[in-house]
Amino acid sequence: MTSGVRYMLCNKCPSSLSLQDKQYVGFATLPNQVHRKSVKKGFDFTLMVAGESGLGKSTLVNSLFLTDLYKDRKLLNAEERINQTVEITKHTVDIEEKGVKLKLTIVDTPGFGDAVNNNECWKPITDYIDQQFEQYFRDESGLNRKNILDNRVHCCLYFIPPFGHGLRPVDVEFMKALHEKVNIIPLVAKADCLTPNEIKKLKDRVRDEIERFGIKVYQFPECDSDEDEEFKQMDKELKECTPFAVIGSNTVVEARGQRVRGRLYPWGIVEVENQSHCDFVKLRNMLIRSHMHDLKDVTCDVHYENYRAHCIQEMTSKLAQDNRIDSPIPILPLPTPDAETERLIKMKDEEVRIDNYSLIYSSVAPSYRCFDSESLKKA
Ligand SMILES: Nc1nc2c(ncn2[C@@H]2O[C@H](COP(=O)(O)OP(=O)(O)OP(=O)(O)O)[C@@H](O)[C@H]2O)c(=O)[nH]1
Repeated sequence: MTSGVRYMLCNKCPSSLSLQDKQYVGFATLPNQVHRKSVKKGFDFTLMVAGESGLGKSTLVNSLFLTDLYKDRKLLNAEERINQTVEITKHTVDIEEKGVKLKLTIVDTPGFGDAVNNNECWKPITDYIDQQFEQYFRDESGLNRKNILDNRVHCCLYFIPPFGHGLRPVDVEFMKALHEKVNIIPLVAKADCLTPNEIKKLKDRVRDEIERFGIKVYQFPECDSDEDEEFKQMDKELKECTPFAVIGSNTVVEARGQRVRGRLYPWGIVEVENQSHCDFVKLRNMLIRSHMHDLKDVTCDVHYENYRAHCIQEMTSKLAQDNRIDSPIPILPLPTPDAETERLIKMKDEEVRIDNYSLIYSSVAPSYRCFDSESLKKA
């Protein structure tokens, strides 16, 4: 069998294979196969931006992805804003770079923090994140688990105003309400309004307050010990630089004989991509080049898993309260599967154990059944 595979791979007669060829089974090509498959499938990423109006959210997103995602945006006047509640809007673009396709979804939260009374203004945002988890949970429990549309929010860029002395109560409350549900990356907005010294002070203060209030912002994963020195240095700088101080601009200006994205002031030019002016490049590299996959992994393995466990636990305790243990609870009315699907899904039936209860998903029924330990033995 192995020599047959070798023969096919090398397109040579087995007897004419060199020693090196003979020791080559072929699983070294597995990464290439995964690479080809994922490039063909394309990638998706959902980014949420939050922070009060006018902090430069849309400008920064356009600068990050070099696209105009907010063409149809309607700016409200003060009177309209008084009555505005927090809305959730979605913009999706398909971008392609060197044959790699990315479906980028930006979730904006206009109206957040703009009202006279901002009590619980983060509620529509937390509800939105939960709804995406709920939809995913349902799709995952359905028959067609292969082509699930993943709308879960992978990252939230939270804009902190540059004008205050650290976090405001609304910033603390917002981050605390969301930190168990999404990867929060705090940003100091419009950093060109501050001197380098002021930026440093504000960053120190924000970092202290994040720790003091027990806010869990996105943690960069630890660097592997076998990584090269350059990578380790980059990783260290990234960790020290949070919250990122950013500047956005939709215009291209001329600076030092070059056309650059920047902001032209009577006293000089602020360059968005100049690392001595702001942390824009670090943020973009982190978000797109180095940590996009980790942000998706943390969303799936931590935030979604928490949601899923919480849901199952709630269902179990509700059943225990209602004394309905041992009775089937259909959560998803699904069509009767055909013979082949039935055979496949039978192999995948899952059991989840919580305390003394076992929750068994029967995809054939299809329903969840909940048993206490005793009835499970009988079942
Ligand atoms: N000084 C400075 N101004 C900026 C920066 N980014 C954006 N602006 C300006 O700030 C104003 C508001 O920017 P937007 O990007 O529309 O702000 P927003 O947060 O998307 O506003 P809403 O859509 O109302 O939530 C515009 O006049 C921008 O040109 C920045 O980094 N520095």
